[in-house]
Amino acid sequence: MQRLQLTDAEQAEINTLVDRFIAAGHDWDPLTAAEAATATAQRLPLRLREFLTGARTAESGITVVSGVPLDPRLADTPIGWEAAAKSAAGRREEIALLLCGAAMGDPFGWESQQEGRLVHDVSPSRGMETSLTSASSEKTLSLHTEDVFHPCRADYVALLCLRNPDGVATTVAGVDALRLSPERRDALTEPRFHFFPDDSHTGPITGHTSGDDREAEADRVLFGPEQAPYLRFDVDFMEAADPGAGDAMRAADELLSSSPDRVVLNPGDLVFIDNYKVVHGRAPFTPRYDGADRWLKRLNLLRDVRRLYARSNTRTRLVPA
Ligand SMILES: O=C(O)CCC(=O)C(=O)O
Ligand SMILES: [Fe+2]
Repeated sequence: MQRLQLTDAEQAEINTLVDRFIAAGHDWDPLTAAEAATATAQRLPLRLREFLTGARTAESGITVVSGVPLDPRLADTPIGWEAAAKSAAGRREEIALLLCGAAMGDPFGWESQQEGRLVHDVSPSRGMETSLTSASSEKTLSLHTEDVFHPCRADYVALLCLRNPDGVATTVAGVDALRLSPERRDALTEPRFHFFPDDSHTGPITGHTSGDDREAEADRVLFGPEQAPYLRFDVDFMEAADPGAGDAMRAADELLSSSPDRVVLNPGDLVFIDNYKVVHGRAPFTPRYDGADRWLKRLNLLRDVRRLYARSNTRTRLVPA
């Protein structure tokens, strides 16, 4: 893990950029907001930019920046993302995340997720306590690649912690946990798996008529450089195409989930999870629904947004539904 603690002076610089971004009145259209953020991100503290560029080049699996400034008058934690969207709670922190995120990658979102918002809210939601989405609480959120089903899935999932009163851990496990027999490893490197949209996606999604669509093309779990492979995995939203692949998938699941690392995010911590190198999840907790609940802002980043432009045949920052 790589970590950087921002100094008071650096926090002040970021606050000034956030103030200016707000004063400039950028509208919240995802394309213009993302492009404006990338321009402004060039003025972030040099030490932060160097740190993020270094983490990106080294392909650091987990990268944490601590001390991202939060509004001392932060709103109560909204109960679920819809409430957050309605009230614009944590808007200042959204901008801080957008600016720092834009120094690491190109921000983008999904038409099918949180109504096409560029920055998402992650907070416990009533009725979702045991769901397989980030709005859950009482049930362990199993280790997953974010948006495992899609070729435009994020290179980085960035999470900025606004509150975490009970120190609930984000769990992470890397491809190095997969100490498998050659047969099982081979199975994971062959296109013998189907991946599906998770329950946070609503409505029809490109190439998928529903979350239960079993027609998706078979693909690999492990891919890329042989010595440092990439990984895509989400046991809840994938299926093996044959018994041998099923055996390898279960073995991989056991190894990944047996002893994941625990990253406890404190307010002002911003973690960049390399979505090609590590899977992430969350320990269970008891929701409060009293305004003091755990609350994260989430941003998806591509290393190059042209992957999305080329696939959707349009300059958009939202993966089309
Ligand atoms: O709540 C967390 O720590 C992680 C949730 C998650 O998987 C996500 O927001 O993508
Ligand atoms: Fe996630």
